[in-house]
Amino acid sequence: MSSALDVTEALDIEPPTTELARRVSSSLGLSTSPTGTFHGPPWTKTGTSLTRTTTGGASHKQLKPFAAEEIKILLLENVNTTGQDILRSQGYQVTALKSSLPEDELIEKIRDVSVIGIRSKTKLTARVLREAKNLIVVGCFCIGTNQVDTKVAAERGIAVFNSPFSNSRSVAELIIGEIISLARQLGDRSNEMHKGTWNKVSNGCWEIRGKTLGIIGYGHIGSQLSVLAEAFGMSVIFYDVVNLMALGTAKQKPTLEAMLGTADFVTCHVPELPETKNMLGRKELGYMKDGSYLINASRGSVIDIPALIDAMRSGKIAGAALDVYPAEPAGNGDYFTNELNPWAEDLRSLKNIILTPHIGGSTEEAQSAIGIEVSEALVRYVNEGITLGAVNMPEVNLRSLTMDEPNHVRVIYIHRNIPGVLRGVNAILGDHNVDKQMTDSRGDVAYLMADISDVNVTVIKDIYQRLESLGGKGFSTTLALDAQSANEVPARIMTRVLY
Ligand SMILES: NC(=O)C1=CN([C@@H]2O[C@H](COP(=O)(O)OP(=O)(O)OC[C@H]3O[C@@H](n4cnc5c(N)ncnc54)[C@H](O)[C@@H]3O)[C@@H](O)[C@H]2O)C=CC1
Ligand SMILES: O=C(O)CCC(=O)C(=O)O
Repeated sequence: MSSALDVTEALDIEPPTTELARRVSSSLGLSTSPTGTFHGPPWTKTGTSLTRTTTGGASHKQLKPFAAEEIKILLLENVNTTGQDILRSQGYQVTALKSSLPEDELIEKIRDVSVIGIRSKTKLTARVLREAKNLIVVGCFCIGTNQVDTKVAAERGIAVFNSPFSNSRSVAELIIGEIISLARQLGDRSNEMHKGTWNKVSNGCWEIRGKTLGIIGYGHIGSQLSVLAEAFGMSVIFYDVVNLMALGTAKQKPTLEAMLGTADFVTCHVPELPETKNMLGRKELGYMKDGSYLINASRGSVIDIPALIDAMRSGKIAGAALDVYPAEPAGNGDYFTNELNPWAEDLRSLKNIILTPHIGGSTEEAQSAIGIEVSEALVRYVNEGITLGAVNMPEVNLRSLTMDEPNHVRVIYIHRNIPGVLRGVNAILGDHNVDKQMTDSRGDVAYLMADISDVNVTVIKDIYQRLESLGGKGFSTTLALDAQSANEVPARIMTRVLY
């Protein structure tokens, strides 16, 4: 791992002029499309540091810009040790807790940290984010990012990363297991045996071969499930707001209503959005076939649960499996009662209902992969400002600064996407040798990254102060994350706008 000391040494040496002729902009050719799917970076883990591999296979020792131990990270909800190890190996101060935190406690803890890692339960609301004065980045160690106010985060210059598909297969496999379990009433039979009762029945128990599976939301999970279900001899139909290529012999239905009326099993795989709130309510449950089954492993807000309870009591719905709920306990050992959701006891009393504690993505494989993917994204962002894969920022990337180019500085300037800002920034940077620069915007937020050569400590301080002074023009800059390393030798300047 290169250290602040490496940087100090590097910057203290006045290199010969020839060394100042740096290699310039050579884009890595990675996707910078805000909508592009991020398929993983060309990184290798060597010892304790992440090293970018060049196309020729050689690697450059990366210039690590600051005293890493000053970066405080809070990980909640039992983030996998793969992720914790990567962050610790960078020298960051990592605190890892097993559960999520209530809002007031979260606010106390978040004030102090530069990075927070969460899963699906921790709510990073606008109120929490406004108190997070030092926070620069959020890592969601899961797929969903609905628990974070990503817009407010972007407005505050806080990047948000997730793992878009590392647990998709685990969810799809769980759903297959649930389809068979519901069709055979496995949960009830097993509970009876646990209580000592032998109850050998075939009435209302079915094979899944030849039955129709209706998938709402044909994204990463829905399409993976489609392939698995066909392998079991099921027919697959799906409903999605986007026109999508159907895999195998699956067929897209034009409306939710048309899909619900045809399916024997209906399963939800949509994100939590205003449009998906209660998208299966009394009316929609009424469209479903008599004696059909309903599964939800997406978000608890998607199904109107009191309506489902009534539909199951009436026999309209023959069985259900729920993995997610409008309110979920903060940690293991907490109770799932009416205090949390007013209908919890009614739900628990139903026959042929499988209730699981949000474990769709909870496999060793998924959690390990997520730990690595999100932690590496956090390291890239903290160390180099790279936003590839961010869900709320433009995706910006320049090749790493290396030890071959020690007297460089990387400037990162996050600002409101309004006319005139770049003119101000470039007037400052224009006095220097800008080796490479990239800017992009996403909605209201714009992101500039520039590598400047031939700098020394005085020049760096001057650039930083001048950038800070732009705040007077309506976009106040804050947070010189790396401007003061232990030796007052910054190698990266980071400023960001506060709305
Ligand atoms: N239970 C668990 O542990 C897990 C739950 N999830 C949840 O599952 C959700 C889906 O995950 P992915 O398949 O990876 O997401 P995805 O983004 O790949 O796919 C979602 C699909 O839903 C579609 N969609 C959006 N709004 C819709 C609407 N109103 N009607 C119909 N279709 C709509 C989209 O067009 C997209 O094709 C996640 O957002 C997350 O909330 C994800 C992983 C684990
Ligand atoms: O495993 C978790 O904590 C959350 C899984 C999930 O719901 C997601 O990935 O969106």
